[in-house]
Amino acid sequence: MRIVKLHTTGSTNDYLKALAKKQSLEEDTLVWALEQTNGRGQMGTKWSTEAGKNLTFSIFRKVQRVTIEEQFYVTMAASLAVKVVLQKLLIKNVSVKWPNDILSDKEKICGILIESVIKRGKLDAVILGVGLNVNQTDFGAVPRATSIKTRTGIHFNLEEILNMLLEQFYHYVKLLSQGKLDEIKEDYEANLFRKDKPSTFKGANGKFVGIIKGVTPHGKLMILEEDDILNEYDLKEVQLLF
Ligand SMILES: O=C(O)CCCC[C@@H]1SC[C@@H]2NC(=O)N[C@@H]21
Repeated sequence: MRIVKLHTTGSTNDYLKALAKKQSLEEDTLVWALEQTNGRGQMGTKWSTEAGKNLTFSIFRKVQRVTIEEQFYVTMAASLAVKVVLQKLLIKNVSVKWPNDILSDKEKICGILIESVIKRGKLDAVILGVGLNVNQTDFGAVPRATSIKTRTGIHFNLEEILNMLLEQFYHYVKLLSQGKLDEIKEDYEANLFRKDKPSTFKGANGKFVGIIKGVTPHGKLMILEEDDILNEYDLKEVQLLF
């Protein structure tokens, strides 16, 4: 893997996108920045963290078996890799809040932003952006945020955590390339935040109560609602309320 370490950039996802346009990236390429000035989250949100304290990096990876519709498997693989690392660090009650937030108890410790690189109508590569809160302990007005240091009291070397993440990521990516998609989905579903528990959601027509039953291969959330109807929602259509 080629690793590019930067002091500052706008967004590591954007940096990789621009790099992939300029040159053909055949090898996995990771861009890690100590500071992002324009970090992005899902659905157009901002991702800002204290410079030098947390991990903010993106991986460009060519995909072979995964189609555009199945891109969600890469997200699931990455979420599971983060979850395993956090558990190895003895962080309790780690779960994955659909689609790609990693929580410790009810607080967010990591966010993932996956973007696709399409060539001739096919998914050619993915850019997987990871923002993992490592040593930051003050999140100001950001609600429900936490970090590894907040949870463990220990200051960690960022590179050490990055290496642990990469090891796990490659474990899950190997499962993907072996076509073990069901295994990944089952593992992801087993770790879903509030699975099988009555929860409140915000949908297009207001609040409703339902029970998360799992996800579809395309990444929709399956919610069991009144009258035993199982509905599928994408990220634009539903929000899980705490
Ligand atoms: O929770 C989210 O909405 C996703 C956050 C993803 C943040 C990471 S930090 C590295 C990469 N570069 C970005 O601009 N975003 C992702």
